[in-house]
Amino acid sequence: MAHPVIEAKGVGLTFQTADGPVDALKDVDLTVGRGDFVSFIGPSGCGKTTFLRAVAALESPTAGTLRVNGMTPDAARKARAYGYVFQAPGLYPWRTIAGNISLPLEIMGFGKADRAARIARVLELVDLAGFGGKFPWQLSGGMQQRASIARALAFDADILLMDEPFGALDEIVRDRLNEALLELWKKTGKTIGFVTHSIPEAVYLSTKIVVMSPRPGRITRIIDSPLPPDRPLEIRETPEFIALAHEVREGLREGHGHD
Ligand SMILES: Nc1ncnc2c1ncn2[C@@H]1O[C@H](COP(=O)(O)OP(=O)(O)OP(=O)(O)O)[C@@H](O)[C@H]1O
Repeated sequence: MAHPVIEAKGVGLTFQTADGPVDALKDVDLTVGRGDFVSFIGPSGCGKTTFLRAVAALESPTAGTLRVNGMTPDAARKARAYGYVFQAPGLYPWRTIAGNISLPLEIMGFGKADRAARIARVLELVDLAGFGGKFPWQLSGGMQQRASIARALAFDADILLMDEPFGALDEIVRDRLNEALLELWKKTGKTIGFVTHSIPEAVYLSTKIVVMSPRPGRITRIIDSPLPPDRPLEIRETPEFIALAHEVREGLREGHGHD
C-alpha cells in the first residue's frame, strides 16, 4: 500500500527557552493522504506553524514519529518532497519574477534550458505568464504571492506547504487567490498543507480541516469535508458550507474550554 504523504504519531515538540520549556505541540496524530488539501486552523500559538515547519524539517519533534512520504522529514527534504510558501512573498527585489523563481532551481543545479521551461510552466499555472521580466515591486501584493507560489512549485515537489499565504491580503484579492489555488490544486494533484486563521478560507479550500488549540498545541478535531471538489465561491452560501463552518467554530470553542 502507498505511504500516507504525512503521518504523525504522538508528535510532540517542546522548545527550551530562557523562561523554561514551551510545549508547542503535544500528542499530535494525523494522517494526510496523497492529493489531500489539509488546512490547520486555530488561535495564535497553537502550533500550526511549528507543525508545518516540522513536516518541512525546519524543526525537530521531541516526541513521537513524523514521516513524510514514508521517510523522515529530513530525508524527504533532501528528496525535494516539498515547496514552502510563507506569509510574506519574500521575493528578492533586485531579481525579476523569473529570476526569483529561478534561484532555488539554480541552487539545486538545474540547467538553463530546464530552468526556463519550468519558469514558463509555473508562471502559466499561477496565471502570471508574461510577468517573468517584471520586478516584484511592479506587481500587486496578490500577484507577488502568486509568484512565490510559482517559485515553490518550480521544482515539482509533490507537497506544497503554505503558512498563511494570503493573511496579509484584502478580502477580494484573497477570494480570487483562493479560487486560483483550488484550480491549481485540482490541475496538479499536489498535496497541500495550509495554515490559516480564517474559517471560511479553511472550509472553502480543504478536503480535511485540522482544528487545533493552544497550551499545549493539540488537535481537537479532524473534519473530513463532504463538499465536492468543484467549488464556485457561491458554495459559501450553501447550507452544507455553513454547517461545516459551524462545526469548525465548535471545534475552536472546545479548544478554548481547556484554557
Ligand atoms: N523557536 C521558538 N522558540 C521558542 N518558542 C517557540 C519557537 N517557535 C514557536 N514557539 C512557541 O511555540 C508555540 C507555537 O507557536 P506557532 O508559531 O507554531 O503557533 P501558531 O499556531 O503558528 O501561531 P500564529 O497563528 O500566531 O502563527 C507558541 O507558544 C510560540 O511562542
